[in-house]
Amino acid sequence: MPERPSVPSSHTVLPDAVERIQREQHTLLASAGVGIAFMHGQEIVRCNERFAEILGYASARELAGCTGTSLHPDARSFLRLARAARTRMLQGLTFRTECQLRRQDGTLFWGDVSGRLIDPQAPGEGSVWTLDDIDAQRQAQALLNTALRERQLLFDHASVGIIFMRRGHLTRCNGHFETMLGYGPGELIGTSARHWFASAAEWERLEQNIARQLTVGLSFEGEMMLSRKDGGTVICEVRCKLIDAHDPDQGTIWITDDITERTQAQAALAKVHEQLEQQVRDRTRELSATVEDLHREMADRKRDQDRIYWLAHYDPLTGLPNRTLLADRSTQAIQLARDNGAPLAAIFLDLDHFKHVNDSLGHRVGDTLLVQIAKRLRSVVREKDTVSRIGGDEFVLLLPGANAHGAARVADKLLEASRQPYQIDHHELTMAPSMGIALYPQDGMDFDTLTQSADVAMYHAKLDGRNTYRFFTPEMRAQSLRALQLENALRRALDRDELQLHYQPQVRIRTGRVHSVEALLRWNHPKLGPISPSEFIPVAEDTGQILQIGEWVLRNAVAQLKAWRSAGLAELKIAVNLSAIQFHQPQLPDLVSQILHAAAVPPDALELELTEGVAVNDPRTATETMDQLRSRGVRLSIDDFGTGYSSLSQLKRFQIYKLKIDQSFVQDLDHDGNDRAIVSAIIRMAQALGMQTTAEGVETDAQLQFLRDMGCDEAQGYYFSRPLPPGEELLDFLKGRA
Ligand SMILES: Nc1nc2c(ncn2[C@@H]2O[C@@H]3COP(=O)(O)O[C@H]4[C@@H](O)[C@H](n5cnc6c(=O)[nH]c(N)nc65)O[C@@H]4COP(=O)(O)O[C@H]3[C@H]2O)c(=O)[nH]1
Repeated sequence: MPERPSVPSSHTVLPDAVERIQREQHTLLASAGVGIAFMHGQEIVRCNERFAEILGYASARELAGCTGTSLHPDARSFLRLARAARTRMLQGLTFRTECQLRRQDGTLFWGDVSGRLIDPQAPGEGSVWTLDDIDAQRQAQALLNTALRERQLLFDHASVGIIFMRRGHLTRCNGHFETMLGYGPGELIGTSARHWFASAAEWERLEQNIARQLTVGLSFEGEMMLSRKDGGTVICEVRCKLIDAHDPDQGTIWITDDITERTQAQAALAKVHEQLEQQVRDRTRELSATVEDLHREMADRKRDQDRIYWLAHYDPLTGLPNRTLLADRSTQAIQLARDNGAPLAAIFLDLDHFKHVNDSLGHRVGDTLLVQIAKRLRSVVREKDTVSRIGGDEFVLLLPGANAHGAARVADKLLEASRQPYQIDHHELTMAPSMGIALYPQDGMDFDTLTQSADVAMYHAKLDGRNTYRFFTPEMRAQSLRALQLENALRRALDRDELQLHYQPQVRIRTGRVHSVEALLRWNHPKLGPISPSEFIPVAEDTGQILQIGEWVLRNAVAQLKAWRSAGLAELKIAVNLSAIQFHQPQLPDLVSQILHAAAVPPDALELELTEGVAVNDPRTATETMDQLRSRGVRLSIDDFGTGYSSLSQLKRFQIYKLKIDQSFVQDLDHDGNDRAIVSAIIRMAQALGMQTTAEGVETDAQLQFLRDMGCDEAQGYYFSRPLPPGEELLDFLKGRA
């Protein structure tokens, strides 16, 4: 409880009034929210409890008698305050200050101190002081000030523009924002946001957008284009927020960040990036184009190489392997056969009279025929066999694993297949092969020897009548050498005058008279001696020399006939053998006419002897040639009839004048009933068709007798005369039987 104040002794007052004043004073001191002290000089006379409480004393009584100095941090601060207070208080004014004071425990605090003299006229009466503890207030103020200072610093030095807006107008902004838009300090205050927007449309769009965000309590964030005072533009990243979410009237705060450079840098970066990407795309495109070109080039090169390889290894016409590839495959096959002890066969196949097709029907038909033949050959053999074309009409078949038996089977199949005619345009053609078979290792240990052996065997198949096959034998090689020898010798035979014609009379059986002679070629080589036409004519046919030789024969035979006719044998006729190759020469009819005309010999004095096979391959062309010859008056006969292939219809169609019965049927007439039957049948058939018959190789009287009995028209043979050179002996014979 506070002590009752004592009554000043110098005044005289009524006791009741004094008491009431004392009570009021007591109540005032006790209820005052501030500390109150009465001082006399520098000493506290009395104070209220609040005063003691503020200064950290247990009761007001403890402070009575304390000096003012003890309440201050030090004597100097007390004296300073006392001096300042005295001056003011002596003027009758209240001294008021805020100063630091010391509590009883020594701690300092801020106090709000006011002092006033009780009677300025009598300073000795003392003074009244009020004290309030404002320490917390001071600290709060200090914190507030710091915060305000910091905020101002932030505001002033922020690297972003800060704007306060209210009702669409700028109320405050920092220097950064002003600098950003190029305005001076304070210039923007009060301006509308529209003022610093680049376009009205932009502002309206954003204003609505911002308003929408803010009304739902969200902040707005976005980019906008602001307009500078100098007309330039600034791209800003803007964040906008209500200052008080509950009171929109408080306005908004905007934080604006100039991102022009960043945006431009980003745009530049994007552009560079795009350019880079474009370059990469272009480069990629170029690269892929280059890669494509490369691939194309590689493919072209590969195709070219394949083509070159193909051309080097295949026959362009038939697509069959050529000689080079055959050689490769043969070498491999031989190696394999050697390693495995397996058999291996090669067939050399040559088409009989293929040249005639080319000569008479043209190369296009010839080529088409070759293609079809190639296909047929391929269809006959197995997959692993090689069918190659090594020359115009020459094929070699390589048959790995085939022994003699297997090779013969293949050859038989090829012969069988060749019987089926080929249809090319309106031509129906048959093309027979002659084949030679050589076996590894006995007929050749390498490709060259093996194919040569097969070639030699093929040659023999041709000699043996064609359209057949032969196995190679060592003797054949010797004969081939002979053929080669003959071929070379034959080239010079005409020039060296080694050829000569002999003539054999053809005697009418019924009368014994000679109506015609057959010209037979003779070759007497100075070293090789006399060589049979049966041997050298096939060689001449193979090499094509027959054309030159044949023409020589025709000219000489016709010239000789002219000589005989002039010498008195006016009705004599002459028969000349014609090779099939000659017959297929388109110019043959003209050549014959020209020779006859040159010798002034009538055409019907000439008889051309053809073999049966001449019309087999190409009956149409043969018919045309025959028609032409006959229309010029020349007679045609079929030589060696019965050994080849003729059809009755052809004989009729060709209007053959004479059939010459082959001497092989005549030879054994005496003891071979079959031959007799054949010969009589030929004679009867010829008679039926209105053709003459001449029997060849008649050597005996019995043969002649049989032929006479059968009604044969003519006979030719040693029985009457050997073929003789055109000399005295022959002339005498002819004249004797004219
Ligand atoms: N054993 C025997 N033989 C007889 C008898 N009478 C004649 N000969 C022979 O029989 C052959 C008949 O001639 P070819 O059948 O036309 O057969 C001819 C003919 O196809 C061909 N040839 C002959 N000369 C020519 C020619 O100038 N051109 C053509 N393309 N071939 C000819 O050569 C073949 C053979 O002629 P050559 O050796 O002269 O043989 C001749 C002849 O000498 C006989 O009583 N007994």
